Formats: sequence, C-alpha cells, structure tokens
Amino acid sequence: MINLQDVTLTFPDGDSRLIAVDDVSLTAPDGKVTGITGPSGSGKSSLLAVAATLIRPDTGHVWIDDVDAAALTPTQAAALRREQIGIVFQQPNLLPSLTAREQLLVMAELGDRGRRHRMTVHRRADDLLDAVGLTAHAHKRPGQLSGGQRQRIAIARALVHAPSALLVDEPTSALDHQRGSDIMGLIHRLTHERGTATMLITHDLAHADALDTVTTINDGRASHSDTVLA
Ligand SMILES: Nc1ncnc2c1ncn2[C@@H]1O[C@H](COP(=O)(O)OP(=O)(O)OP(=O)(O)O)[C@@H](O)[C@H]1O
Repeated sequence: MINLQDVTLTFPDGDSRLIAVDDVSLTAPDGKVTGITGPSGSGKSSLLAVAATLIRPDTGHVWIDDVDAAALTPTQAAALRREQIGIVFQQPNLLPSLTAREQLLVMAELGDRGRRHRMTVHRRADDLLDAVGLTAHAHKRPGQLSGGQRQRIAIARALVHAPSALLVDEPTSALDHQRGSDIMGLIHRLTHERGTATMLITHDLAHADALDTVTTINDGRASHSDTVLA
C-alpha cells in the first residue's frame, strides 16, 4: 500500500516558493491501479516523485507499507526503492547494449549478490518476460524492439525485484492508441495478479478502463479522490 498523508512539496521560485503539491492525502491500495490525472503543471509528476521516494516532501508522510519514507535518509530511501518500489517512466530508458533479458538481470547485480538471489532474479525475469509476452524476443536489444515492446520490458524490469509499490508516469505518451491500450491493460493485469499498489499518472483518460480509481489534481490539490470507475 502507498499512503500519502498531508503531503506538501514546494520548489524555490525566485524569492518565494512554488507549491507543487498542496496538502494531498491519497491511498493506493494493494492490487489496484490508482490513476492520477489533471492538467499540465498541476503537480502529477511531483506527486509521483514523492510517492517514489525520489523527492522528500516539505511536510507530510509517505507510507510504503509500514515505512514512512518521508522520515528516511537518502541512503535508506535508496534501499527502500531497491527492495520495495518499481518505477516506470514515460520513456523506457533501456541500456542500448543489453538484450531484453539482460535488462531484467541487471537487477540481480543490485543489493544482495548471493547465488540464491541471482537464481531467484533469473527465474522472475523469465516469468516476467513471459507475462509481458516477450519470451521470443528475450535475446533482442532495444534497437531491435518496437516502442511498445520496449515499454513492456521497462514494466517487466520494474517488477523483477517483486516490489510492493509500482509508480508509473505516463506510460503511453510515446505510443499510438492501440499500443497504449495494450500497455495499460498489461499494467492492470499485472497489478491485479501480483498485488502491487500501483499509482499511475495519465494526462488523458482514453484508457480509463484500466484504472480502478482516479484522482484529479488541480494546482497541486487533489480535488476528486478515489472515484471508482469499475
Ligand atoms: N524541479 C523543479 N523546480 C522548480 N519547479 C518545479 C520543478 N519540478 C516541477 N516544478 C513546478 O511544479 C509544478 C508542478 O509540476 P509537475 O511536473 O509536477 O506537473 P505535471 O502535472 O506533472 O505536469 P505535466 O503534465 O506537464 O508533466 C509546475 O508549476 C512546475 O513548473
């Protein structure tokens, strides 16, 4: 579960501070896709960065299961991300020289480097390549894959360490409608199958059927909370 409580985030803006996230409270439960939408500049990416523990808020709590990430040091937050958080960005950010399977196996080099951990990661990598429909493409490098296939690899990579929380920022922005719909359906299915607390940003609601709830952000404030769509 991701639970944001009274989160405020500001950035320096000349002599004053710009309020990017304004006292937001929001819960993303396990096994559900919690959608965040709103106009450009409303604070969606800032909110996601706080939930991903990439930025510490000025005030408030960022619960990832039973840990308040807002109270962690940067080193502790990095360890939490390595173990419990998966992040998918707008662009897949794959390493050009690695095959699809190797993009996932790189995760075995982070943190615990024991033999059992490696074997677990190898097993999970093969399972996830299958889950995202890319087993037959496991040996290909990013340059040999389509945009949608690259985004599938990025999703599989974000899940290979079995995180409890998955943060996804505009995963369809570089894809056409059909590919976007496929990716959103995949995220919905994996979230429900694996029980991750998924928070997903989208600026349009073309694929709203893949969201379990949607919260709208306006000027940093959550104006609708947890509207059930399906
Ligand atoms: N690093 C930063 N330094 C200063 N201001 C920032 C920074 N990041 C974001 N902002 C400001 O915070 C506000 C919210 O930005 P944010 O990127 O979170 O919005 P968004 O809803 O994700 O927008 P978009 O849909 O265009 O990506 C904006 O006014 C933006 O200019």
